[in-house]
Amino acid sequence: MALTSKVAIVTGAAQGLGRGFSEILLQNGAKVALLDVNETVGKSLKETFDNQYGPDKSLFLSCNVESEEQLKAAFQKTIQTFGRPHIMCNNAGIINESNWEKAVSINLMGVVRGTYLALEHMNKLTGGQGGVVVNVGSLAGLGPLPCTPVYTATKHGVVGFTRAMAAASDISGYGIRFNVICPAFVQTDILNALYQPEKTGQFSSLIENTKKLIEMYGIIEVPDVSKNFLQLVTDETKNGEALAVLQKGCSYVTFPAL
Ligand SMILES: NC(=O)C1=CN([C@@H]2O[C@H](COP(=O)(O)OP(=O)(O)OC[C@H]3O[C@@H](n4cnc5c(N)ncnc54)[C@H](O)[C@@H]3O)[C@@H](O)[C@H]2O)C=CC1
Ligand SMILES: CCC(=O)/C=C/C=C\C[C@@H](O)/C=C/C=C/C=C\[C@@H](O)CCCC(=O)O
Repeated sequence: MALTSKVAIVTGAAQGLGRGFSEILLQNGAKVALLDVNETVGKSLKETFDNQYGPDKSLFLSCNVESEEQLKAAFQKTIQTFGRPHIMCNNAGIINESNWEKAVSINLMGVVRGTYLALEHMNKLTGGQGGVVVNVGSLAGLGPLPCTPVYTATKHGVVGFTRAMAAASDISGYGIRFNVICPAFVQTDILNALYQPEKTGQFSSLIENTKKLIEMYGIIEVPDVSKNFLQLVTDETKNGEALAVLQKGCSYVTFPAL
């Protein structure tokens, strides 16, 4: 799939992985709606992107993925400005084992909200032009991160949800591919939460185990994840794939055939 003039929507785009995903889409010629709750950082990123890629290539939209209304409005504004989307990346995510309902609402329900809106606007059966949805899981969507059981659960949920959507799309003919990217530890702000007792809550005592895991897997940089994200977007043969991204390289995950 060539990205020139394709329209993309990225949630949690203001910084970290979302910023990296947005930038690689822009570098490959797509137009990108940058959605985030952090207006200050989001607006400043839009200025940076304006200077690098031109003012008509991106759009910052203040949007909390916990709000169906705000997500709907963001889709409408994107369509008014750039046209119907071809690419949706549900990336916004947090770690909060104390306020775990919020983590579920953002990490899992936010992905479901964003995916269903993408389906509404991209489904070839209802006048859309098809395309691809890439959801952001984690290695914690494939195995446990003991200091964050709810974060782990949400990411397992994202992996299962994405694979089921891919199968539904195949069976029904939506013309949309659904893939999930599962990075190990990446150098972004979310890692700070692992060291903050108010974020890890009753599991803060597991800090030494977390440090061992980080030492074992290492910490990868955003561009290493972005280039693999781009593969899931552009490779038309990939649907229902979970791509694990580790320091030693990336691999498509094989699930047991039961
Ligand atoms: N950094 C890492 O080690 C890994 C991160 N991930 C996942 O990558 C995704 C992005 O996280 P990072 O860039 O690492 O963290 P980050 O904390 O740097 O970025 C998260 C972004 O999401 C935004 N956000 C938070 N809540 C939101 C909401 N309700 N609505 C809209 N935007 C919201 C934040 O403002 C921020 O811009 C998350 O889903 C995370 O779980 C997955 C595996 C590893
Ligand atoms: C923000 C923190 C975050 O999301 C990062 C999590 C990183 C690691 C969590 C770790 O505890 C989970 C490990 C799970 C492993 C599960 C299966 C692996 O065997 C898949 C490896 C795939 C491969 O080697 O290609």
